Amino acid sequence: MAFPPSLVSHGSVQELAKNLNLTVPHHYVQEHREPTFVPNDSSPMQSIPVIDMNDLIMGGSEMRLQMENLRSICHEWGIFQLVNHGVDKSLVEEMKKRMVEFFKMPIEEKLRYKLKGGEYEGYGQTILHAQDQKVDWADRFYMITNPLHRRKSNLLPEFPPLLRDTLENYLLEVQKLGMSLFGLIGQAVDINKKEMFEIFEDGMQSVRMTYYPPCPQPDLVIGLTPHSDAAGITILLQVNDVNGLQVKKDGIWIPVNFLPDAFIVNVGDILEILSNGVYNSIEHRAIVNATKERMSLAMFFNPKMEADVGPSKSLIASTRNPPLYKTLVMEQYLKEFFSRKLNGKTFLEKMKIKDEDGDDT
Ligand SMILES: O=C(O)CCC(=O)C(=O)O
Ligand SMILES: [Fe+2]
Repeated sequence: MAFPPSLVSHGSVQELAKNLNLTVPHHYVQEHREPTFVPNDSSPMQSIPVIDMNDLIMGGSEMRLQMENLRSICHEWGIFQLVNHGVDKSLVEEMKKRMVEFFKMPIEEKLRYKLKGGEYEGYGQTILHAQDQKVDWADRFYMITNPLHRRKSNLLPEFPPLLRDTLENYLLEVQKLGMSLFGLIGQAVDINKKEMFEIFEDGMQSVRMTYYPPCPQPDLVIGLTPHSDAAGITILLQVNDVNGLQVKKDGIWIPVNFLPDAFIVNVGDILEILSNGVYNSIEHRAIVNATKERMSLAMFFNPKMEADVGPSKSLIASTRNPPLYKTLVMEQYLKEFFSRKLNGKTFLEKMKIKDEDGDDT
């Protein structure tokens, strides 16, 4: 896939952060970081909703209630913690262990997978679109994992064998979970199951492994710039027990306290578009810790490259529900997404259909 050239980044933050007397270099310093919500007696801390997968799949008379709950959570929050998700605990633990080992490898080993200018798959930092762009306090590894022929031969196939095999197993298991969730999340908003499967079955999937080193001045930097995911859904695993994810709810940044053994599921832009705006792709960011490193593994589920990204045909069939978003082929959608700097929900705004006065319809 041809992408506009991007500038090569500054190097590894993990290596930089090994210097204990470090003053944070200016290109990491965020001048306008929005504050995290501080609870008080009149406004206590909210926490993101929890969904139990067993409740969702049990069917029966409770099903309608569960669907209503799922719909309102995806609408109000666009994010939830998923417990009893069915992915084998020992596989998840193994995955965490192998990922920790990956980031502990010497830098020379990791640089075998280095992200090159003009590409967006591989190991590196924030992709730069301008010389003066601020850089996140994190090293990342992003790659497409599905369809299989889109895998880059120098990435996953060249991983240390234990990491490669574990990741392959993990992807297969989480893929099953992802497809069940698509069926349910679609059903909850009346998109028929067949349509969901046609779009997402064997769709484009990718992963991002992120390493957030400790930072001596954590409030000056950001681990991950505010954004919504350009995905259908994301299934996120926190690899070590250090929190840092925050979500923007009603204009306020609130921290997420991961429950043990839970996945975080978030609604991405493509599901917001597909649901014609009923679901909300949640804006989120990650902050970093003064003394502890943090790691996360995100798996993104997208439509097939040749599928349309647009409001669901079963939803807009009714004249009472005109499309609020444009339709683009997935391949083009991704190209446009990656050619831009990550910046909140600005890309989704571009997909909105405006009326003639330029206002949102
Ligand atoms: O590290 C996290 O908790 C969030 C990761 C994330 O949002 C992403 O990779 O898109
Ligand atoms: Fe994200």
